[in-house]
Amino acid sequence: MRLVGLTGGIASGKSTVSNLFKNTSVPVVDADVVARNVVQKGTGGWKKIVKAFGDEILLDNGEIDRARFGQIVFSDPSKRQLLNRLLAPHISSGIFWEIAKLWMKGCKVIALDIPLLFETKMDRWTNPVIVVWVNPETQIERLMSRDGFSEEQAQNRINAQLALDRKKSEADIVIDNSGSLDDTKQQFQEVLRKVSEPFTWKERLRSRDGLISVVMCTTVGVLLAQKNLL
Ligand SMILES: CC(C)(COP(=O)(O)OP(=O)(O)OC[C@H]1O[C@@H](n2cnc3c(N)ncnc32)[C@H](O)[C@@H]1O)[C@@H](O)C(=O)NCCC(=O)NCCS
Ligand SMILES: Nc1ncnc2c1ncn2[C@@H]1O[C@H](COP(=O)(O)OP(=O)(O)OP(=O)(O)O)[C@@H](O)[C@H]1O
Repeated sequence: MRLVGLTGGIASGKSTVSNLFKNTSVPVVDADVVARNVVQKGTGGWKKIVKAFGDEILLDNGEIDRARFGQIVFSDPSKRQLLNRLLAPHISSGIFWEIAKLWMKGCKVIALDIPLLFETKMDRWTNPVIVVWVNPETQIERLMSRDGFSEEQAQNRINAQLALDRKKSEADIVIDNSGSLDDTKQQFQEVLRKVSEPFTWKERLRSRDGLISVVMCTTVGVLLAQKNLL
């Protein structure tokens, strides 16, 4: 099994690239979706957050008021770090289960769309790592226009992550998404080529079929050895 890391900065275009995988055989695990699921009303993550931040961050129906809560945590680094600490185990086990389900189905290449891939050091489990990069002016423009943020709100969210240029320097593949969607689609072809390269032995062993083969070969080997010994 090959785990492909897909990351970048906020509004750099991870979901846009992730959507391009939909026309291929590579499924995508989206950490933002996992992060939303683990804070749904009544879950363990939700209880921890309400205990730490109080019920003033809740809507009338008991769900988290994401806009209000986002405003709080992205304008105060200590609160954001507290949130990260509380949710990290829930998000990583959620991602693990999504991978496990795909592994059991026999998927051999899985893309992990994780905004904080480097910050959480999950990049050590992924190869190659794709960084969706965008120039700073375009990033802030797209973020403000998509989410209706002021420049200050957008900058706070950008500052909450490792600098995008630093992520770019750690990448195996960089997609520059500062241009048109067609430009990005063209660069995506290189991603498809790279993720379809032949598997290493380690990757073969990590796949469901590889593991089944190892178990079967070992069983046959043990049975033959026993037969010879009798
Ligand atoms: C604070 C919350 C409620 C705000 O919700 P909102 O709907 O406004 O944003 P959403 O979840 O869609 O995230 C949008 C983007 O913000 C960035 N982001 C989200 N959480 C964080 C964080 N803790 N630190 C830095 N950037 C973050 C990511 O690039 C993400 O793609 C939400 O972002 C949250 O629960 N964050 C903590 C979970 C987390 O770490 N998610 C990232 C998954 S690796
Ligand atoms: N090449 C492009 N040309 C024009 N607009 C784009 C392009 N790529 C992305 N966008 C727009 O920029 C915004 C951010 O893109 P997208 O949602 O894919 O980013 P993201 O990295 O997934 O964001 P987040 O970190 O919040 O999850 C969206 O409104 C999207 O439609």
